[in-house]
Amino acid sequence: MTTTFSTSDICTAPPRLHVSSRFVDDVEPGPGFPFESGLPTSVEETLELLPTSAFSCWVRDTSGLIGFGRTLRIRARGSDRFTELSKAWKAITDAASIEDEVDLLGSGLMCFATVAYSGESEVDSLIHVPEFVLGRRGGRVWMTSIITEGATPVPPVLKSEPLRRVTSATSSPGDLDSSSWADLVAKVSQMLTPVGDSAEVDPFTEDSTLRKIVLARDELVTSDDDIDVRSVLGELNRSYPSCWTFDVAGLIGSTPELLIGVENARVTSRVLAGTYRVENDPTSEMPAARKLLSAHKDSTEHAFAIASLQRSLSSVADDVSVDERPHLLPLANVIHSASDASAHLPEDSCLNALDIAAAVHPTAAVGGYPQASAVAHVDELEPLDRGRYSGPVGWMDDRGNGQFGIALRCGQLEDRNRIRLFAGAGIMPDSDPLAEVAETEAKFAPMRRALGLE
Ligand SMILES: C=C(O[C@@H]1C=C(C(=O)O)C=C[C@H]1O)C(=O)O
Repeated sequence: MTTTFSTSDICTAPPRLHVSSRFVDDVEPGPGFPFESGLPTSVEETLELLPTSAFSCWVRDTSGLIGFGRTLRIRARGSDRFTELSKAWKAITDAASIEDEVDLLGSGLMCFATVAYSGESEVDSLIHVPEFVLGRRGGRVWMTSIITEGATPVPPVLKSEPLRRVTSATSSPGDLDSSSWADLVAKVSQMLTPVGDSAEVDPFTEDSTLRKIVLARDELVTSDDDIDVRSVLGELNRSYPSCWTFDVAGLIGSTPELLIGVENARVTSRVLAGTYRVENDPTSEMPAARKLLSAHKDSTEHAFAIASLQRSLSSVADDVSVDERPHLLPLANVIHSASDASAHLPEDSCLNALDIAAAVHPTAAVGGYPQASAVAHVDELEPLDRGRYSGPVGWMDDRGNGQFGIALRCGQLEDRNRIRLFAGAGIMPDSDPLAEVAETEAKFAPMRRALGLE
């Protein structure tokens, strides 16, 4: 049974969770061995072991965390959604008893979380605590069980069921069709003030002149049969191994952008802004991408994204450093301009990964620049509720560690056979509306392909 709590329910009477993590890759098949037909050796084999719904996932290449069953769910809305969820999680972790023989990133008590982009959203932000977690990192495989005090643990025996590819999907426009969205892009680009060719972007300036706004659009995909989410995740993981493939509360996708990673007080982040659309093959198109992304529009857009992260990360962490020059990140559908950043949490910091995500969200990659003025305009100008698209999605543990991606290249399951896809683009004063439409089409492609549409 799934129980969804408000954050105040949790803070008033935190449930006592019993947590146990143990390796399962050195256990002989027999009583207590969780797999009916041997240890899974790939992400696809692991996905085949899952029930067709009610699971969560955060996987990159061959490492990651897959949760199934539900011990509890916590929801929050509004501008305090981050603080409330974080407080509730701290109450849970304080009350928990944990046995962790694994001691790897993601073992022990953990939760998945997905947070709405805007405080105005009518969509819940959620923490999801699974009953079981299968983890794989550094070639080791473990299982965690998380149960409420008094509940009887029922060790699972997982049976393999082949993934069912989606074959009958069709798509239709969401809140705005592509030509109305192009009109909106044209209107927004007129509202923006360009920076000069040689102007430096100062992260700490108080200048509130509006420079960049990110606009999103949606698309509805419906299938005759239920969507086998496991198959969608398998396709995404295979085609985008360098991205973080996720499913949290039906928000499914594969993001190239790590908002924040925290591991033992070290903070990392990957900032993307500037997009080249791949026509055929990313490798042979790298020179063309380099040329486009080093031109004024995209390089300024990238500078805004870095400045916004530097400013917000400096408010919670020390020694913030960012790559001196962006590098190209080639993916099957697009090539991005990317910069990696790192920082350290001060020794007396009691902030967890969700708190750090809250401090940096929304970056200029999904809101605009400067942050405050851009965000107010996004809420006002976009006809759609972004829900959890472009918000932080990921996981965290009881020690403050965790990883939150920006929920991009994704869709929200609205029913067993219906999913709403989202894609956005950074609008600059010199944006060409049709080129921005084409960019969003390229950003829809990973989900469309995984749903059998392209
Ligand atoms: C908003 C999205 O992507 C963001 C916008 C980018 C851009 O405008 O160049 C690039 C990567 C992301 O930071 C999206 O994928 O929906």
